[in-house]
Amino acid sequence: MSSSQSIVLSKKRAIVLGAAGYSGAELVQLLSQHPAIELVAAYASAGREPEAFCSLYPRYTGQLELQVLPWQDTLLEGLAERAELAFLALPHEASEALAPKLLAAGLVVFDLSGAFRLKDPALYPKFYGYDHAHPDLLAQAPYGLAEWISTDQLAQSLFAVAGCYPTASALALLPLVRAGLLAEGAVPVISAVSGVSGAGRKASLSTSFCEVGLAAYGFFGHRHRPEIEQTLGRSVVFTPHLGNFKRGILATISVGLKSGVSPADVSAAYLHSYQHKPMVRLVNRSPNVADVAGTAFCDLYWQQDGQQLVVVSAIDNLLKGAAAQAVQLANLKFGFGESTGLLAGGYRD
Ligand SMILES: NC(=O)C1=CN([C@@H]2O[C@H](COP(=O)(O)OP(=O)(O)OC[C@H]3O[C@@H](n4cnc5c(N)ncnc54)[C@H](OP(=O)(O)O)[C@@H]3O)[C@@H](O)[C@H]2O)C=CC1
Ligand SMILES: CC(=O)N[C@@H](CCC(=O)OP(=O)(O)O)C(=O)O
Repeated sequence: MSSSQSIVLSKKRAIVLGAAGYSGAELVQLLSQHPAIELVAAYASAGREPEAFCSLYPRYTGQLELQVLPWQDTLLEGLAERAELAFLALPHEASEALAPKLLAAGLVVFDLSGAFRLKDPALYPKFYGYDHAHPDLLAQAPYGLAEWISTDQLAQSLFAVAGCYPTASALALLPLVRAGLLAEGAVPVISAVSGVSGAGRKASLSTSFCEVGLAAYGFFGHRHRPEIEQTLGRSVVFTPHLGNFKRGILATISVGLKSGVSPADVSAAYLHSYQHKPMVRLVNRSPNVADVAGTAFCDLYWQQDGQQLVVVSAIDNLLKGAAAQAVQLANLKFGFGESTGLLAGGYRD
């Protein structure tokens, strides 16, 4: 048997829920080209008629023949015979309700929403506006920041894929935190700008073409603040901004370093963390969202002046901040190469 035949025979079968939305569509595109995962079905909400994926996203016409079907819970019956993995690109509460059913049906679940990211259930009413219905599952759902997930965590079956702004922020700050380089009591200040696809495909006045310029929002109370703080184990000031571009996040972060921490210490921390991580690029000029849009990379760059450090992090919110990170986690869980299915492609505006 040739090696290509053995890959085909061991393919994992996957479904995508939320396939009509922006991050779900990215999952469909990535999984349809993945050499070790087979996309067997894609679903949107129950109210929809079946519709060709390329009718929802015409850029895929002639490339991706697939129907997006309405999801119904009756599909859970016998689902494990048709698929092993479920990727959820749904609103938080829809994921919270559906993930336990998919787990009970025997599937491994990668949830792109925030439904299982925070480990303290008391944070859900404050930051998500509802009480968590399955607090017992929070501890069983590893936080899915792919570069930092442990082998033990990969044995679990429900993955809370990290949020978009938190991915950009935590990839920039965790090397410094883990190396003990931050000044005691230092509060990283994170200013991040997102493209409009971060708000999803549904129509709203605040994200319509004539309304979007560049503005901050979510001061102190955005749900990504506790998510970033949980990952870092320290307080942050996080201010998101909405910019008038389609996709990408640029996070500019300033933080104080411990007395005596040198530029060589900072470089060593980043190299130690990422020199063997294919999806993080330590770049030698200030990152540009144009260079990561349509890719699964996070670009990181920093400059130090005395004990003050500024780190800049750029990702595509729909890829490294959502769909590609979910696929990266699946690659890690099933022992495929970490970047499998993530390096092809190019800019998709
Ligand atoms: N956009 C981004 O940059 C990022 C998004 N995320 C998260 O991913 C998730 C999806 O976001 P995004 O792609 O932006 O959202 P969209 O609004 O673009 O898409 C949401 C999708 O969910 C489907 N859906 C809604 N309710 C249900 C339901 N009850 N049952 C089944 N399907 C349902 C919708 O179907 P229909 O079209 O038929 O209504 C649609 O396909 C969210 O939790 C978001 O927080 C995470 C990181 C980044
Ligand atoms: C521009 C914009 O509106 N961005 C969204 C965050 C993107 C997202 O969907 O958040 P998760 O990563 O938590 O899933 C927001 O601020 O709510």
